[in-house]
Amino acid sequence: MDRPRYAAYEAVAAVHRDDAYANLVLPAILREEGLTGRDAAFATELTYGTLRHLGTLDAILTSAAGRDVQRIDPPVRDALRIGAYQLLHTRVPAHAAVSSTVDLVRAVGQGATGFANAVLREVAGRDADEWVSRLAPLMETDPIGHLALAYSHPQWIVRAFSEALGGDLGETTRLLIEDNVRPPVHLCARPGLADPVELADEVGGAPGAFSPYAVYLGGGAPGDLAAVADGRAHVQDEGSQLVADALATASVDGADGRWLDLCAGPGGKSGLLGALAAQRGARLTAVEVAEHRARLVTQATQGLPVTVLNTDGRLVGAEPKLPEEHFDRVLVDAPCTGLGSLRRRPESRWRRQPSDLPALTRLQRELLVAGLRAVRPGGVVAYVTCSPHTVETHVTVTEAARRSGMSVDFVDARPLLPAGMPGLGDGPTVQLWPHRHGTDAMFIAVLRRG
Ligand SMILES: C[S@@+](CC[C@H](N)C(=O)[O-])C[C@H]1O[C@@H](n2cnc3c(N)ncnc32)[C@H](O)[C@@H]1O
Repeated sequence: MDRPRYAAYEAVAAVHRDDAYANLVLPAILREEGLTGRDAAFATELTYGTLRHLGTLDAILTSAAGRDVQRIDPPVRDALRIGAYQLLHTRVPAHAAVSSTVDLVRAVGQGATGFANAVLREVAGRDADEWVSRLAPLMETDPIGHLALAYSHPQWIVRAFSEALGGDLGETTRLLIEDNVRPPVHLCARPGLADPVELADEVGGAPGAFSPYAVYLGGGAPGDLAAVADGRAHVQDEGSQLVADALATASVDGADGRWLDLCAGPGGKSGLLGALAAQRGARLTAVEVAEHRARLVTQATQGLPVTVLNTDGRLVGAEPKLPEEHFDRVLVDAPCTGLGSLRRRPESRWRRQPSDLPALTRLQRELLVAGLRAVRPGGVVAYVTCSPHTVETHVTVTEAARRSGMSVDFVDARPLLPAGMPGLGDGPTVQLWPHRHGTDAMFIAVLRRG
């Protein structure tokens, strides 16, 4: 059997059967199957592409099969999804996509080859645009439904994006398109430890457009890079670099030696803040509630002036190492739906549910209130999410500030980002976007305690 296609099948099946994460399970499968180079790239493209386009592929397969895709035997269903993806979104010739999928179905699903052949021939009868015009609601009467089907996102996520973009459906469309493209890997050249221009030369990449530390990697596995292995650089989306840097750039009067990261795992922003703290004679306390993630923070901050605490960030005031009114700068990079980094996690758009929001936003509020308690008067707190959902951004910030009972002022975050950066909105908060900035959709609000 065709090994790249089998590897993609194994990965997609593991995501659906075991709730696996594609980015974790696929590398192991590629190793097991001994796939490298072009074969590994093809298996990766099939896995990620199939998972991203799942909603649209399922609608098409339901129509082509004449029965709900959910009622098809799961192994056959996953094989058909990979076959339909090849037919509609790759240059694989139709006969090869059909015959290789039928082979796959023969191996994984008993006796369904005739069915698979017939369904895929039906799918191959139209291209992707023709299927969308046939199956999607009209843009004029149901824009959210249309965009959800055309660009393979759940409707509630399209609605949330559209709301965060002020109802601009053109921009919403550009964002949805961007979510379906594999993003480049960004490195952070740690300040004081690596120069981004030299690092770009070393790794065959290019310096980033906005972050003073960013390098865009051309290709290859970042884990194999010497600069990452020896702690001069780490993998980090450019938007994450920008928001951590914004916290370090905000002005504070007086003492500036005590920095706090209240939600630190796995340690990307702690790595950058720790390197900046080292340059400025400050020390970072990095808090993480999950033990294994706290260990990752320790690894990510080796050699930097960082103390890792494996505890609950809401214990400010109760935990002796987290006194109230003690810190000069505080980062609250709260757990969130992650809707701003869907392009990096192909399956997550289908896993997340609107019902996740109440528990998350409550935790976000509690952590932000804890962050406000931890900062000294005159110090700054940056509230950050990798979600643009307004319930996790504006609503959380406004509610937390109100419920904290403290005097809190918004600091305009725009001047804390690199000069000349376009599309930062009206302030004082900033929302970054994949389609505007090439970053994850990071949100930042900077608050100063009065
Ligand atoms: C968005 S992630 C942080 C990402 C991190 N700042 C980085 O740049 O690598 C949120 C983290 O908060 C942690 N977390 C969740 N609840 C927490 C709590 N009550 N106290 C401290 N950390 C918490 C999660 O385990 C998760 O690692």
